[in-house]
Amino acid sequence: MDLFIGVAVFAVVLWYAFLYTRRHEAPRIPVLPSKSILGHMPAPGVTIYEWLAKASKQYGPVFGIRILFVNMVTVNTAEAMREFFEARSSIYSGRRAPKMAELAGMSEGVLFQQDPHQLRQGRKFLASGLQPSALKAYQHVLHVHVVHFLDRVLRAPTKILTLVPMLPTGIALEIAYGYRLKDEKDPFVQRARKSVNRFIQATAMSLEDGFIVNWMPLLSYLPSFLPGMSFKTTAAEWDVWSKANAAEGFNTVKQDVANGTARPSLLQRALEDQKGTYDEYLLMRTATQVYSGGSDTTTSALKTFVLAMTLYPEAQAKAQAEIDHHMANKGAGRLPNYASDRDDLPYVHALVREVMRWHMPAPMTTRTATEDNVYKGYLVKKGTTLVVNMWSILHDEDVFPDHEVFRPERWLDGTLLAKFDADPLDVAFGFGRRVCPGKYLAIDMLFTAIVSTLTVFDIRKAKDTAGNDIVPKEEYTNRAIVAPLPFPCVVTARSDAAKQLVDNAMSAIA
Ligand code: HEM
Repeated sequence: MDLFIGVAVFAVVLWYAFLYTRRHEAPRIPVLPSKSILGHMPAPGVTIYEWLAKASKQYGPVFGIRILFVNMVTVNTAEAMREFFEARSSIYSGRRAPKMAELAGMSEGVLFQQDPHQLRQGRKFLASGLQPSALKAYQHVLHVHVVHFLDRVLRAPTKILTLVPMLPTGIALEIAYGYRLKDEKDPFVQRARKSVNRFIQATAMSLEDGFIVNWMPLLSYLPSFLPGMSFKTTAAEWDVWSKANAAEGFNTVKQDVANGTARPSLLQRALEDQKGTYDEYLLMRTATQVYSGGSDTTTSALKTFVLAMTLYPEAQAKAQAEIDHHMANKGAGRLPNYASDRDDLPYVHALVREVMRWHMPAPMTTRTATEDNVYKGYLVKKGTTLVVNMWSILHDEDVFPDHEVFRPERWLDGTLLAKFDADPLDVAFGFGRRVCPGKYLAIDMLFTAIVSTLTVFDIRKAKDTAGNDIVPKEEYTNRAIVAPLPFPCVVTARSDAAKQLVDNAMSAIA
């Protein structure tokens, strides 16, 4: 009896302590009301980042939403992002894997790393090879892959969109592993593509093509034999496969280092020049994120470039006139690139910046709060998920009244950049401690691929059977990494001299 009274008194004290704490806690960031069980899950065909951008005009830069049973805080302006992710980076630099990605073993490496020490190590490993000064060592790798890309397009111009992914995947594999791909059927490339596709599926958050367990994580505790639990078998199979895939690439480089035959790469440097600095398992998993992080994002931006050139021929003509003038003076007989020509090609630079603004590859990212924090009088509890909507910055109608139009000129005189203080070439890569580690590689790769493509090819609208232009629709996939859906266009070499330029470059690298 005494025990019963003791337990009851203890429970009452605990309950009052809880109520007292709650009463004295700051209020939470208000969640927009919703009567639907799905909460603010966007309807099929509606993108959440566009919806949030519109809602932020009414509810302010920071507000809460609910999707099924999960509440999240959304952040929609550059100012608020700086305040959360730069000024308070020690609190808001966590990132949790969607449940399916966690079950499939994809939370290892850097992207969804929970352990601060491992995260620091992984980011240090990537930065050691991907910061601007280190990238100089890979200029030749970029050149070789871009020349191969141009050559492939020359041979099969109608396939330009399907040829694009090989370019960033090939560069990523060579930089991470020192592996030079052979052709489209190369088994290493096939495995890298499979790995990226699975990653995209596992992290998809839309009801159309995502896994429901990402929104209802408790499902993962139910037994596998119940109906609807097939995701568990899939996750287990993907987990085994992705470990084996990561190990195969890693062990090959390790063996090559031991034999003294390893080609220069991030892994070779870590295992040879910086031997003993990093945990080997972390290296193994992080190396795969060079291609899972770099392939589809850069592919998306390059496809957006092709779409923009198809829809906006006047922008293409201006860029080509600038390139022709510059190369006639300074670079006859060679292809332009980022390191040597960027400063002399302001219009092309503005065009690359506008590609990243018009349809950024990753319109949103997520973070989690790693401790309780009060933001503008509101309590953000430890573990809260924050949705970082970079799209709303680069499509803010107050800054870009014609935000849907592709117009490189807006960046030319620097006034907008100075006034706006949110460069697409920064914003599109995130904020603070978790900013994209491949940002400088991606910008170099994009500039070099775009300027070379414009040097060699014209991209035009296709014609229908009656000879009329087919105007492609600006339709995009609706996933964490967006990309244009296939569209018609015609690609032709600009001249025999342009073809010769590619042939000469191919002979020089053979
Ligand atoms: C146009 C190309 C690219 C875009 C638009 C892009 C965009 C992003 C964004 C928005 C993030 C999240 C940042 C944040 O949370 O603040 C990110 C993270 C990441 N990116 Fe990129 N990225 C690109 C290319 C690359 C490349 C080439 C690599 C290769 C190394 C890469 C590797 C990664 C990795 C490993 C992360 C996770 C970092 C972390 O969680 O700490 N990305 N990227």
